[in-house]
Amino acid sequence: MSRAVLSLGSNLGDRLAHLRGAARGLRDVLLATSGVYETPPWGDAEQPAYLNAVLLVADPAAGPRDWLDRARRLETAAGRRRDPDRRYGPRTLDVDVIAVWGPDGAPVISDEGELTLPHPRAGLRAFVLRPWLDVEPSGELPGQGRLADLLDREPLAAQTRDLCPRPDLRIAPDMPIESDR
Ligand SMILES: Nc1ncnc2c1ncn2[C@@H]1O[C@H](COP(=O)(O)OP(=O)(O)OP(=O)(O)O)[C@@H](O)[C@H]1O
Ligand SMILES: Nc1nc2c(c(=O)[nH]1)N=C(CO)CN2
Repeated sequence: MSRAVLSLGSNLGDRLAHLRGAARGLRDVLLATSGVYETPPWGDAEQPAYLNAVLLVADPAAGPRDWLDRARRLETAAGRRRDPDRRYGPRTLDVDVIAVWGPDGAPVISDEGELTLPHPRAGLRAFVLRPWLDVEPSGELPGQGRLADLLDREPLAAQTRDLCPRPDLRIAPDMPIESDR
């Protein structure tokens, strides 16, 4: 059994359709979806605003690498093209593997370049941690602490102040968002 937190981001084309396409591609393993957040670009200011969301997924048969393979296939299906000159540049769909837990419930830790776990920049990104808090209010970023505590501290607190889910946008209209319950 492996459980994972995946982060979705899109700032090109039909942004909501790209996020929904990813959730649809994961519907067999989907446990929960966050709200949809519109967020200012991080790391490269000269690009349009993103829509971001987080998915909680689980699959008894999946190892960590399977989540990365699924993420890449979803990006390709959304027409993702990589610009080697713009590391944090615009994209139709980004699917990052933020954290993975093994069958014993322990977080997977890996410093391999191909799949670093937890994702090395997750702790710097309110656009990841804030939607994650929707689906796991007492969640923890392995090695760094509780999501709520990380978001309360600067510099994330400043990024988080203006973040709230867009009430008019939902990834899966038929799925409840945890924070609605
Ligand atoms: N946890 C991870 N999730 C997704 N990709 C990862 C992870 N760890 C390492 N990678 C590797 O990072 C490479 C670049 O991924 P990608 O193009 O999605 O980066 P990016 O989205 O531009 O930047 P960032 O990873 O900071 O969001 C991929 O080829 C992938 O193998
Ligand atoms: N707000 C926001 N900014 C980003 C995002 C993202 O998903 N949301 N993804 C990036 C690629 O790593 C770079 N910058």
